Amino acid sequence: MSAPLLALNVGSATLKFTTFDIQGREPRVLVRGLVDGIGQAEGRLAARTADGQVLCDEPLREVRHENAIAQVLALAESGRNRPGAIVHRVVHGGELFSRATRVDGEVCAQLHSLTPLAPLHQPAALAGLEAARRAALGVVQIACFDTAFHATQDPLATRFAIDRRWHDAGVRRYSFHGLSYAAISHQLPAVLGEGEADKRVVVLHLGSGSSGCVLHRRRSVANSTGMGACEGLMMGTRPGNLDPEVLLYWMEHGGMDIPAVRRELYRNSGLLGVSGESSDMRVLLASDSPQARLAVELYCYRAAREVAALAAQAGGVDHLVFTAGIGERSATVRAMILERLSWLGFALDAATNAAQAVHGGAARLSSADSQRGIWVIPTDEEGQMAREAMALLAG
Ligand SMILES: Nc1ncnc2c1ncn2[C@@H]1O[C@H](COP(=O)(O)OP(=O)(O)O)[C@@H](O)[C@H]1O
Ligand SMILES: CC(=O)OP(=O)(O)O
Ligand SMILES: [Mg+2]
Repeated sequence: MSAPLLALNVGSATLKFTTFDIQGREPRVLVRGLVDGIGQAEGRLAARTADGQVLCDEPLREVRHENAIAQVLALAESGRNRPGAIVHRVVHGGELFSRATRVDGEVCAQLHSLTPLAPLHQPAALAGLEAARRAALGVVQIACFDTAFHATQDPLATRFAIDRRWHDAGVRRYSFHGLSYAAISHQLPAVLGEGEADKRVVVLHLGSGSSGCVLHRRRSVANSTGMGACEGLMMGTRPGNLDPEVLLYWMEHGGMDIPAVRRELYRNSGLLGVSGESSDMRVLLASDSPQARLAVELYCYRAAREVAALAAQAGGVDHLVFTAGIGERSATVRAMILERLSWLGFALDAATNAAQAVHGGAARLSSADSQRGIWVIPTDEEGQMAREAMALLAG
């Protein structure tokens, strides 16, 4: 058997990894693993084979991206399925990369130059890339980009209303979570049916980073994130839409310099900032403090607002899909968002919504009399990365 492919997905709060057998037409999962709780005091490393055998499941303390990557690479090196190629999720491809790319020294340098645009993600992804290159683990290193799927957007969706010379210099909306939206787009015909899959579908990717995207004919029409992954929905530690006057206020009256503002935007805001308790939705849902409740309510209020904005950008909406950590697992958050969307013709089946949280998997959540479809579809960023890498390797 030729050596498998390892997919490394560095998120803001998690490091997900999957090894695939890539000899067939479609990638086949061999092992899936997760480092959870990055940036928190208590984390966990777990991996199991496709048939459910537990390879490891252990607590980790004070997990940071760097030690998570080292652990995962050590695990990959020691196993029977030592990878022959590694595909890395890189959040920002800027204007340089709009498809999966083989990584060499020059590509690495170009990716480093995009770090200011994705300060929470790019350094960790590049650390993973460089550690893998150093360890010569996986002969071939491939980068896949969150921004690539959004290359089909109308120029209007990519524009900020600022002096055009900035736009010409690359100050524009790029949009993120593209590997997740591509993975959902891939699954739409099987879940919604061929005809419905091509209609206007708003997808809410609700994870530690959160965004919304409207698809039409399974391509990206518009997305809530902008130049960095900070615009749009409220997130674990990021505010989403924020009046730029707030940044000026922080600098003028809060004594903050640029690194301090960046930290406030990317690490101290969102669920964490509002609750003062945690960036982890599970913790907030279990808490009975008024601040935690407010953080969850604000998160849902802002998500509902974004669904309406995305619908307007596509001239309407036919289906709503929930995905990612919170979207797939929290029936409470889905119900709270949908309470605010009944005027758009969305009616939830409460019992199916609650049951799905137990069973997992793709499911229809709308009631029989709902004018529009409501769905949950598990995302598969690593599967999408594997498909893109296989296409590249096949030339
Ligand atoms: N059962 C659950 N209920 C509510 N939220 C959950 C649940 N499981 C995971 N989450 C939340 O999902 C988020 C992580 O989402 P995920 O998409 O995995 O993250 P990342 O952005 O790091 O890729 C965290 O806020 C976590 O609390
Ligand atoms: C782009 C982004 O926010 O990614 P994640 O949700 O994995 O943090
Ligand atoms: Mg993610």
